[in-house]
Amino acid sequence: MRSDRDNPFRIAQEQFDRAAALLELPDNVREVLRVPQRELTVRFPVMMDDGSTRIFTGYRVQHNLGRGPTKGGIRYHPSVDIDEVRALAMWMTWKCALVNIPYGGAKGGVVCDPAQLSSGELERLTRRFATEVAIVVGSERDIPAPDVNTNPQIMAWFMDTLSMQQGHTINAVVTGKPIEVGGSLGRNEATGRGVSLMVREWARRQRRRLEDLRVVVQGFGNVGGVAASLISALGCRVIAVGDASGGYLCRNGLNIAEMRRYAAQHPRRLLEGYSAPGVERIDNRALLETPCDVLVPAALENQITDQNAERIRATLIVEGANGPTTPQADEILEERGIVVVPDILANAGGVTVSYFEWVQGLQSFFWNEQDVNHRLEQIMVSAFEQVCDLADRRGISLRLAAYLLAVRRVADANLIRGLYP
Ligand SMILES: NC(=O)C1=CN([C@@H]2O[C@H](COP(=O)(O)OP(=O)(O)OC[C@H]3O[C@@H](n4cnc5c(N)ncnc54)[C@H](OP(=O)(O)O)[C@@H]3O)[C@@H](O)[C@H]2O)C=CC1
Ligand SMILES: O=C(O)CCC(=O)C(=O)O
Repeated sequence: MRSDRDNPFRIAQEQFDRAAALLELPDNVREVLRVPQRELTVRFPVMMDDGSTRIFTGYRVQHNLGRGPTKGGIRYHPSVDIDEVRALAMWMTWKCALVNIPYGGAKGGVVCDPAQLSSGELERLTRRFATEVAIVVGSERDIPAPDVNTNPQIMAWFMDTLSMQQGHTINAVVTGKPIEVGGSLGRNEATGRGVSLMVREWARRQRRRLEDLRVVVQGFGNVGGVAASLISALGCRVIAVGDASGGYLCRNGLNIAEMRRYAAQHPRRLLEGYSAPGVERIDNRALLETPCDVLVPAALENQITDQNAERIRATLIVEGANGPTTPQADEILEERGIVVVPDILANAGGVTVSYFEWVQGLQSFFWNEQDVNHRLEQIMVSAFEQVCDLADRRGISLRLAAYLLAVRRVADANLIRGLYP
């Protein structure tokens, strides 16, 4: 059971309340935006390999539909609960508004541990969950995508299930699909690419040489693994990375390409067992507290809290994960002069290329990877500039500046549509 302090939904509401107060939003607007518009909880049976049946619980939450169809990933994890999904859906609303793509925010999740499921069980679970949420999902209504422990194969099963029910292929119903079934080039790398662009742009503004930056990355999955690799390709020294198996530190710089190959060849893509000359094993706590220039939390929520914020020794934090920093930690980091590029900006590359995938699917006209990456870069750099300029002008944190821009856009869209009669 989560306490109120680490409840992601309470945290998301607290972050919203701060922005709403500064924007002087009317009470009725605040009341609408601080809670999700729609929530669906589903309980569904799945046939296990041994012939038994297990009942799983899943959620799909649509936070706000004001700016368009809703968009957001699906998470498979034992700790998924309704408040986590509500928070993730709310963050999606602000994220889409900040990078100005025409979506509201949504998120989904199933309470399960995919590591304990066979591929057949995972497929049956996905197909049944897709059927249960089909009443709210659709290419013009709500478009899912991958999140923690879900991947292109799971998106393909999801799309195939909804297509079977309609009797024809509807590939724009979900993004993050394999290229063979309407996926976009560049989507798999997009979130990590966006994170790496934040590091590059911050260094440019601060007149720091990329070669001088030591970087630590927590999480080595779709976001953390790709971010570590692209940050390393920028010329930075990635000195520590970690996943659920713990951390791996080498002050001279890790060989990220080799570590990615190792993880890909091991069950569940774990780094467990990786060793190389000069590489030390550390725990997750030590990983986050490793002295560095840039820290990229890219795993789960609530990693930087009032319990460890005093001990973080980074100059810049780039939030690859959603919600890795609590509001109490934010205050401590701000007092200590540590800059945080907030999740709704830093990890917006994924949903941005999901938007490109959706557009390509609807038009049945596919772009080359260079076009995808170029458009992604334009959007991410422009959003970063807008947030930094506002933060500088008002003397506020990047998170608050990002919220002011995003919440204003969402409130305006809802007001213009006349949603508050
Ligand atoms: N995928 C996407 O496009 C986007 C994802 N995000 C956010 O990024 C974060 C990561 O997502 P994603 O990379 O897709 O998920 P993945 O499932 O691909 O990877 C998650 C990573 O986090 C690690 N991890 C899990 N628990 C811990 C822990 N307690 N300590 C250290 N590492 C841990 C996992 O390790 P192990 O493999 O060992 O379990 C894995 O390396 C989430 O917050 C997600 O919401 C945000 C925007 C888009
Ligand atoms: O690609 C998407 O549509 C959503 C990605 C996501 O879940 C996120 O940005 O947190």
